[in-house]
Amino acid sequence: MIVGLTGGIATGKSTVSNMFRELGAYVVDADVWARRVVEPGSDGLREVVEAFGTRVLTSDGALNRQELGRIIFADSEARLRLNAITHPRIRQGMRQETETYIQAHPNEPVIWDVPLLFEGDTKYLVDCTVLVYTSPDVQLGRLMARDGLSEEDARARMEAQMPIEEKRSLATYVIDNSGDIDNTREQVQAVWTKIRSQRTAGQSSSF
Ligand SMILES: CC(C)(COP(=O)(O)OP(=O)(O)OC[C@H]1O[C@@H](n2cnc3c(N)ncnc32)[C@H](O)[C@@H]1O)[C@@H](O)C(=O)NCCC(=O)NCCS
Ligand SMILES: Nc1ncnc2c1ncn2[C@@H]1O[C@H](COP(=O)(O)OP(=O)(O)OP(=O)(O)O)[C@@H](O)[C@H]1O
Repeated sequence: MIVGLTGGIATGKSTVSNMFRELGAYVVDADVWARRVVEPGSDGLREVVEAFGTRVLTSDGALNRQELGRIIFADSEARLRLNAITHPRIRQGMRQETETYIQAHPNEPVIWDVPLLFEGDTKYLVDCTVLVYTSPDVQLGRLMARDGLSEEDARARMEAQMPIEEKRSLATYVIDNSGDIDNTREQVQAVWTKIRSQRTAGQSSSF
C-alpha cells in the first residue's frame, strides 16, 4: 500500500513525515530524489543547464538552488520546463526505492512524501492521500520566518502550487498542523493507526 503525503509549501510536511518515521513508517522522500537527480555529473543537471544556462551553476559546478528558485518561482513557463526535466526522474527514483523496500517488506505500507502530489501524475500511483494542512495565513507566516522571504516572494511560492484549500478537498486524511506539535503528533498517530488497519483489512496496492 502506498500512501501519498503532501501539503503546501511550509505547511509542515517534513515535520509530519518525521513523525511517521518515528512510528516506524518507511518514507520515500521526493525532495531527496529531487536533489539526487541534479547532482553534479548527472543527465538531469546537464539538461537543467541546457534549459537555463550556466547562471544556475555555482562556481564548483553544482546546482545553484537559490538562483534556480528565483527563476522558476517568478515564471510559470520556466517552472514547467524544470518540472518536465526533473519530475519523470524523481518518479523513477521513487519507484525504484519503493520496489526495493517492498521486496523486503511486502506487507508494510510505504509513505511517499511528495510536495506536488495533487499537481502532477503521482496522485495516480498512490492508494490514499494524507494532507498536512494549515490555514494560508499560518502557511505564509511560517514560510516567511523559515526561509527569510519577503511577503511578496513567499506569496509567489505559494501561488506556484494548488491552493491548500483545494488540496484539502481532495485528500483522504487531513492533518491540521496549525496548532502545536503535540496536537499534530496525536493526529499523525491516529492516521497511522487507520492506515495500518486498512492494510490488515487486505487493501491491495496499485503500485
Ligand atoms: C527550484 C529548486 C532548485 C529550489 O530549491 P530549494 O532548495 O530552494 O527548495 P526545495 O527544493 O527545498 O523546495 C522547497 C519547496 O518548494 C516547493 N517547490 C519546489 N519545486 C517546486 C515546483 N517546481 N513547483 C512548485 N513548488 C515547488 C515545494 O513545496 C518544496 O517542498 C528546487 O525546489 C527544485 O529543483 N525544484 C524542482 C523539483 C521539484 O519539483 N521538487 C519538488 C517536488 S518533487
Ligand atoms: N505545529 C507547528 N508549530 C509551529 N511551527 C511549526 C509547526 N510545524 C512546523 N513548523 C515550522 O514551520 C516551518 C515549515 O515546516 P516544514 O519545514 O516541516 O514544512 P514543509 O511542508 O516540509 O516545507 P516545504 O514544503 O518547504 O518542504 C518550519 O520552520 C517548522 O519548524
